Amino acid sequence: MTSSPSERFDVVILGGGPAGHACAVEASACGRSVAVIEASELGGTCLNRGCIPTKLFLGATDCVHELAAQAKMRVASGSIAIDLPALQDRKAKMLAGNRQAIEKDLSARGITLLRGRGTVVAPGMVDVVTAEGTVRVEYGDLVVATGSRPTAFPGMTPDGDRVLDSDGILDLSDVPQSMVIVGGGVIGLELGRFFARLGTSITVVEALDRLAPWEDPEVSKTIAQLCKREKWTIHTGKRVASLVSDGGRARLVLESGDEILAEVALVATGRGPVTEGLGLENAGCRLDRRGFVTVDERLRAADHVWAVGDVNGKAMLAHAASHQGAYVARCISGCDTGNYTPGPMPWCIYGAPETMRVGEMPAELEARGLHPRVSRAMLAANPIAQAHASVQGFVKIAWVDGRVHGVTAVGHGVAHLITQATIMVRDGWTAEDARRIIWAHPTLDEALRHALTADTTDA
Ligand SMILES: Cc1cc2nc3c(=O)[nH]c(=O)nc-3n(C[C@H](O)[C@H](O)[C@H](O)COP(=O)(O)OP(=O)(O)OC[C@H]3O[C@@H](n4cnc5c(N)ncnc54)[C@H](O)[C@@H]3O)c2cc1C
Ligand SMILES: NC(=O)c1ccc[n+]([C@@H]2O[C@H](COP(=O)([O-])OP(=O)(O)OC[C@H]3O[C@@H](n4cnc5c(N)ncnc54)[C@H](O)[C@@H]3O)[C@@H](O)[C@H]2O)c1
Repeated sequence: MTSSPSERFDVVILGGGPAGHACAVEASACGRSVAVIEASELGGTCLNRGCIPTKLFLGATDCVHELAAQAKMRVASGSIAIDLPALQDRKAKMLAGNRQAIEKDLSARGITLLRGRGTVVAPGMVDVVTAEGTVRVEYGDLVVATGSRPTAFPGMTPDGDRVLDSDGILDLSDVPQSMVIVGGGVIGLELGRFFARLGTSITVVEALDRLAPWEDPEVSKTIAQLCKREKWTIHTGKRVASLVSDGGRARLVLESGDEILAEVALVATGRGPVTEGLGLENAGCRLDRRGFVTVDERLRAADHVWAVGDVNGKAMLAHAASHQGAYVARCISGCDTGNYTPGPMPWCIYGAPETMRVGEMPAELEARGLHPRVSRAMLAANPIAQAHASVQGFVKIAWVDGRVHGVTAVGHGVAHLITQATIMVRDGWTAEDARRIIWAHPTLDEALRHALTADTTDA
């Protein structure tokens, strides 16, 4: 039962994360009336439980890693104490400030914010359950931007006690002595690095045969070498039979029967879409077998319904979400009539070592029947990597017919190279292109130049 007459907007957006926010800003700039419905907190996963708190945690503890690296060179000694409760306070204040900034931005642009859970009740109509009652809104176009949440396999469901997902781990105020992480993917690695810097002993169980299994195999190998150097215990190719809280500890049993006990467990085995109970079937949308909203080449889910960001499962990254949100706003406004062609997608893993990747690496190029060649530059020869006493790692380029098709790197600070690499892949640079520009010296960027101008070999 709605408590007030319905209001109509050209564009109604379900979800105020990066996808919804970017869509709202662009649609309003194109002159549309826009409402954003947010059930929880503005900024979505990215601001509240994802990109921003994890990078705050890593940034605040970089000094621990840097000191350890310099201590190995015998030029520094001592220790750094990280105050986790103080860091949690800083996180809370920083996130609140960012949420406020988003709210002010929406208001300054004349975008209506409805706080509550939205459900599609019929084509063109959404009910929003707010603290004051249910409000009905009508839409010209609906944009579904409800994002994702952690997923877990049966037998290892986070219970909020000793077995946690990334949401729970990010709120810890006590440093655990030990942590077992299920999933050696991006969340497992980034959060493992943070807690390792606080002194937590880390064990990772990864089902596939290497850490970060979607990365170039040489990158995975370097990640594993560096984690082992930091005393991580790594089990790859191992499957978990059960993981439960038991007597104040997390008890993990592998299918082999081996048992791992830790103070806390982090389940980081991937994320799934938030689509349940949205009434999307009432708008004519279809879901795939994993629950992601099916979209066409223009990110349309049904007539006058679009799905952007994590919820369509195309690329579960904040920059992909906001890029899709802005594109759909332009489609709705008639400013973009082409298919969605995002170009090469940049990927990074943060902490130490960082990784970056854009375009296609040899395995993908070979799978397409192409004959890639590769070139490399080792960070050991780079003066910035040397200065930071972090020389492990490399930049690797995949070439087809003399043009750059993919770039990856692992090592100190390499995520900073991602935008240059994205432009190189998008524009299909040749080695000559690299010679034509002046590269500042000394920079990490020079590792990219050395890789671009190095001799190529078979992949
Ligand atoms: C630990 C972690 C670290 C990450 N680090 C990075 C990173 O470094 N770089 C990167 O690119 N990506 C990172 N990501 C991924 C990134 O957070 C997501 O890709 C991004 O947030 C997706 O944006 P979105 O707008 O699609 O969805 P979300 O950010 O999930 O936002 C969806 C919003 O919809 C709201 N909502 C859901 N249902 C309803 C409803 N019925 N009514 C109203 N509102 C609703 C939710 O409350 C939420 O606010 C990270 C994720 C995690 C978990
Ligand atoms: N830096 C970033 O851009 C960033 C950071 C964090 C999260 N994210 C986004 O969040 C998404 C989710 O991150 P994630 O780390 O949860 O997923 P992921 O897909 O990155 O990694 C999950 C890992 O868990 C492994 N796994 C799956 N089931 C398992 C099982 N039963 N036992 C052991 N291992 C198992 C997988 O093989 C994989 O290596 C990412 O795909 C990414 O899109 C991005």
